[in-house]
Amino acid sequence: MTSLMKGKRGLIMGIANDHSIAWGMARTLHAHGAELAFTFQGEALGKRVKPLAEQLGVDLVLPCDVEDIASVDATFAVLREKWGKLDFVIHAIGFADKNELKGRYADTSRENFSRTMVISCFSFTEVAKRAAELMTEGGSMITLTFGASERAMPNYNVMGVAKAALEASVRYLAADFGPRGIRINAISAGPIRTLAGSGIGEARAMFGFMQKHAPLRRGVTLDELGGSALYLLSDLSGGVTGEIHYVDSGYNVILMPRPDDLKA
Ligand SMILES: NC(=O)c1ccc[n+]([C@@H]2O[C@H](COP(=O)([O-])OP(=O)(O)OC[C@H]3O[C@@H](n4cnc5c(N)ncnc54)[C@H](O)[C@@H]3O)[C@@H](O)[C@H]2O)c1
Ligand SMILES: Cc1c(CN(C)C(=O)CCc2cnc3c(c2)CCC(=O)N3)oc2ccccc12
Repeated sequence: MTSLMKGKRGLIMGIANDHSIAWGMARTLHAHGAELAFTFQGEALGKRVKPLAEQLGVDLVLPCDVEDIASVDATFAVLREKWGKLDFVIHAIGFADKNELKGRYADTSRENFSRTMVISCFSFTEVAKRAAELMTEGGSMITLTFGASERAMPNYNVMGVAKAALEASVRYLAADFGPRGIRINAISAGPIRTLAGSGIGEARAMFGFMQKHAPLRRGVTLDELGGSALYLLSDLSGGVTGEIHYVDSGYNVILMPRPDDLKA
């Protein structure tokens, strides 16, 4: 592996278990020499995340629920005290009430809409603002989005609207922080069987469909998402900011599958 990330310190938010997209990214960044800090949501997940942190020799493992801004502030206070400087952030956090991830988007409740937007979109703005204060020598931040931000997908519903807002916020944050050499991008990942990615009724059938008809005819892997994160968080992407980078086996570039494939 390279020493592409040697001397770089980064915060990774959103590891739940060893299927998490953020975990795939953590593994890759560690392999290329990065020094990492993790946050976890709640003690139950903490029990899963701490052994993973040990696996990579990560000893900064902090509780952070983005609905509680005090825990976000506490996280950055620890990073300021322990590290003083931060080079990158991964925000891999998204949530909506699963009872509204089925049926009509039109039936979304005002309460779940607001809560989904705060957790899945605005929390990245709040994290980026605090992280930028520690990025005294520039830096790079990424968040995770999904193609259903641009095209309606059954059941994804309010999460699609939140991801559309998240992608717009990536462009505004890029404009805000660009003058300070801080880059902000998003990775739009193809469907992957994680805790948040599974357990949704028809999602399993959708995963199968997208993977069967994507140009690469397969799903993406945690290591592929890790590789794209390494590119966006390292100096290799020094000229890239405000971008949505698709890592989805190419699915976003097709309008419909080949009809004869449909019979297959
Ligand atoms: N799995 C997919 O198909 C897929 C595809 C594209 C994008 N994404 C996005 O990738 C990101 C990571 O999801 P994943 O698929 O790795 O699933 P995951 O369940 O492993 O990760 C989701 C994480 O969000 C965290 N989270 C939720 N609410 C939170 C809160 N209030 N405070 C702090 N953390 C909170 C959870 O603790 C969990 O660690 C999410 O933004 C998701 O929308 C997932
Ligand atoms: C793909 C796909 C995903 C994976 N993906 C891209 C995601 O972004 C995960 C979104 C998500 C947000 N909140 C929750 C859950 C998933 C399930 C558990 C829960 O309680 N809340 O989610 C879907 C929801 C409906 C349809 C397809 C999908």
